[in-house]
Amino acid sequence: MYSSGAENGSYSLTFLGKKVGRRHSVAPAGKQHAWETTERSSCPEDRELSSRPGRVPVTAQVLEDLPGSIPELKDETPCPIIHNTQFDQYEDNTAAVCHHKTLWMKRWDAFRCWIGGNHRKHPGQEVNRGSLESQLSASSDADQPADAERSQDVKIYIPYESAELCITQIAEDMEALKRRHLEKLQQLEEIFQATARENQEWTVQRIRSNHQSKMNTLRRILDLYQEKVEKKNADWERSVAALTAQNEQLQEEQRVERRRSKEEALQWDREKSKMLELFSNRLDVLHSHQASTLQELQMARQEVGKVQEMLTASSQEQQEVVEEGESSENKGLPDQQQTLACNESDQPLEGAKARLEELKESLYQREREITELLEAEKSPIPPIPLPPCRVLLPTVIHKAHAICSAVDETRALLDLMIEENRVALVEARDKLGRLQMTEEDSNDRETTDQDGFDEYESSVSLLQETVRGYEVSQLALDCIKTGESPATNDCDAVSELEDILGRGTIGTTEGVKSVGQQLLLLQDQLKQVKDEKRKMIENYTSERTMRKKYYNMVEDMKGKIRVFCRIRPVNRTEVGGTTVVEKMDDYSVTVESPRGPREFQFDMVFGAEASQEDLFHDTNRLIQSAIDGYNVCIFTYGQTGSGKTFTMVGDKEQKNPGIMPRSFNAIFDIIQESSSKFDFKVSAYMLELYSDRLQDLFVSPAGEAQAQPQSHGPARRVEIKRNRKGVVFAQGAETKEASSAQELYALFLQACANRHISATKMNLESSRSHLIVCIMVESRSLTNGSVSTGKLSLVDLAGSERAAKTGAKDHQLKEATSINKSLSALGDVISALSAELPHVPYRNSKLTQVMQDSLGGNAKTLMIVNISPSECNLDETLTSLIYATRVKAITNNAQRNVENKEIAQLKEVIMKLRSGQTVEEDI
Ligand SMILES: Nc1ncnc2c1ncn2[C@@H]1O[C@H](COP(=O)(O)OP(=O)(O)OP(=O)(O)O)[C@@H](O)[C@H]1O
Repeated sequence: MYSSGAENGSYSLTFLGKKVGRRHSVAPAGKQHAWETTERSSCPEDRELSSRPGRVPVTAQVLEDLPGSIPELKDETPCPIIHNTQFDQYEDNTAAVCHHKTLWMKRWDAFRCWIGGNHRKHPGQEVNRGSLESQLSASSDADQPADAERSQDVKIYIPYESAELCITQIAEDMEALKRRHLEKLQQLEEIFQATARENQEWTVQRIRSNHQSKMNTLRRILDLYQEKVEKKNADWERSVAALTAQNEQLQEEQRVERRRSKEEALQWDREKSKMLELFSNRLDVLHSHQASTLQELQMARQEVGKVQEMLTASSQEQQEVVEEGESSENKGLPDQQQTLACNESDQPLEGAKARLEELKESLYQREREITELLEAEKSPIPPIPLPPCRVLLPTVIHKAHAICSAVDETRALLDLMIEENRVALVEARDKLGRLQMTEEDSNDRETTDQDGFDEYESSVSLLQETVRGYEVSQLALDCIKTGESPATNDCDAVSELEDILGRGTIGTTEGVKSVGQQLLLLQDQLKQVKDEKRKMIENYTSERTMRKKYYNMVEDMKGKIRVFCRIRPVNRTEVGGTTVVEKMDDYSVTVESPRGPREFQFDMVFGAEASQEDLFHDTNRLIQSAIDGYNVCIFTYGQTGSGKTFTMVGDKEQKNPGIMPRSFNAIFDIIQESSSKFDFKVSAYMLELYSDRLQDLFVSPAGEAQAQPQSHGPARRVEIKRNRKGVVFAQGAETKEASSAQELYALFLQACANRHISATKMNLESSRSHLIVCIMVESRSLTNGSVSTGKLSLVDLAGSERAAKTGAKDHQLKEATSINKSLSALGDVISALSAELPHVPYRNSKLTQVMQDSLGGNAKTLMIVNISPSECNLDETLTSLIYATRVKAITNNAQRNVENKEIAQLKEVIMKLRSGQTVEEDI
């Protein structure tokens, strides 16, 4: 503020470091000390006053230089200049003094006003000269407008002592002010420091509480996660325990079943070997009988030779006797001698007859033996036990299903866990990031609260561990999902996680890890179980196939009718509908009926994908039998539109020929192969059973109509007859010979052209009649001359139909009624035969008469039951399958129609001899 200092024997007055005046220490002679302003006033009055001793001009500049922070002056504070100036010494100039006093009073007021008003400025701030002066002038103007023009340049001359006093006073005031300012400053500093301290504490407090609440939230979240993880762990442990228990149970069952299957397989092997032994024994017996029969035949041949010799000898003797008789007649010998000679010649003939009787007896004996043998063949064969796999398979499949569903559930749970863990991991990472960012902000604000920092550190480390825990869980869960073991040390993160796992710091991780390991174990076990199941199924299938093969052999030997089942593909009208038929394997088919699935067993089951070749492949064997001299019948059965004609005949364009055309080829292929040993003759007749009337298909209806009026007789009737051996034949039907497959096929086409076919709702080319194609193959052995006659009957039955479904009306309805009637008669026959009833109603229908030798007769019969896979035909399918199952129970007595050359000739000789005919020598 103000200071004074000695300067070359003079004192200078400075205000706030600015030199404002100087006082000479040694007053000039005759002059009092006076303050001189450093700035000289340009006003002449000023100069005048200042030149006067004891006076110092107090200019606006001086006042202006006063500090702005001068404390407010009280109203009663007297003007120091007036107070300190001894105006008495200016008695000579009273008016001027008064004027000055008044002026000073005004100025003091103005000064006081200025001090209390806008002049309170921050130290160092420049004083607004204009404002001071304007105020000074304003105050003077108010009271004395006359002085207005001089107010700008008012110069006050005060006595030096007064000025000194004034200045001293001012200096003291200033000092006091300075002190007060300093005190205030100190106070302010203290307040500031206290406030800053308080503020800091408050901020720290707030940050701490903020952190605390965040920490609490985090802890709560962590607790929640912990709880969740524990719950999950418990769930996992429970499911793992359940799976382990299930697995153990399964393994136990598997062990038991494996043991049982082994035992049963052994038993089955034993049965099989027994069966094979039985077969081979029977074969041996058959061979030995064959050999002995041949021997017998040889002997018989020799005997016949002897008889012939005897006959020749006797006839020669007779001849001689006759000749002798004639000569003796001529010579006149007596009658007695002639009679004697005749009696003698009769003796060898008697011997020959006796020998013939003997031979006959021995042949009958052989016949009886062979019949007994055949009877023995028919004797019941011990039942074949079901293979063990058959019993096991449903259990295994059930268990496998249970495991698969458990695995699916576990997978879903695992996916859920992975997702939840991933979300939790992301959240924990976010939280950690946010916490770290908050801490960085706090660091920027330079808060140095140790407790808060410690808490922050602990929460960060806790969060980091949680994040790690989640990362490990994620890794473990991923490993579980992919089914791979966790790759250790493949990267730093994994090794770190492995460290954590190893230290066992995170219970959750350990739990997850153990669950993962157990799951991996379970997966392995499941794989093993699946492999074993697959192997068991394979074993079962092969066992079943073998069993079926042997079973079929046995059934064949028994003469059982073979039944194949063929499922046709869905047709255009059925596309999009439900299919209820499923081929389980080569021998069984299941139908989903409203009362649950029903399984049917057949000798062979062909699915929709089976080709005509596949079907014929298994049928081919019967063609060979027909050529060997057996009576063979192949017929198709099923509802309308189920594919009977497709199976028997094939499609219209013959791109997929059926059994009939293939059989024609096969017959001639076999004939070709055996042409060096046999001489064959193939002939055929083809009939249609239409509206219970048998029609010869080689005669066209037009031709028949033409022939009838010319012959004037009744229409040629075809009738079913049976020969002595029970083989059915059509009397009155034209039989045509064929020397090649093409010729036979041409005959077949000719017959088909005469068939009744029309379109129904169910089938565009529905057979309205039953087609019967009979091919007779006569083979004569070139080596021994034996003759066998085989008959191959190929029957394409018309399909059973419901008028409502087929939309049959009028004529078609009559056809349908007739078809259904004949089929129902066939059903009755099948039922009677399968139930082994004493009476079989063959005569109820022409169809059953035609098929008499095929069902319960002496034929080798194959029935193909055709079914539709669709739900809309479910009833018909079930009916067909039930009938087919019944047919399987029917036993035929297949016999070969062969006549041995010698026996036939012997019989002929006997017949001739009996009838008294002469027997030719070349027999
Ligand atoms: N296995 C199959 N593969 C392809 N198409 C088939 C099969 N089975 C039948 N079809 C077709 O189904 C339709 C009806 O067959 P098909 O004429 O053989 O029946 P159907 O049982 O003889 O009938 P209907 O008793 O009325 O004569 C035909 O168009 C036939 O081509």
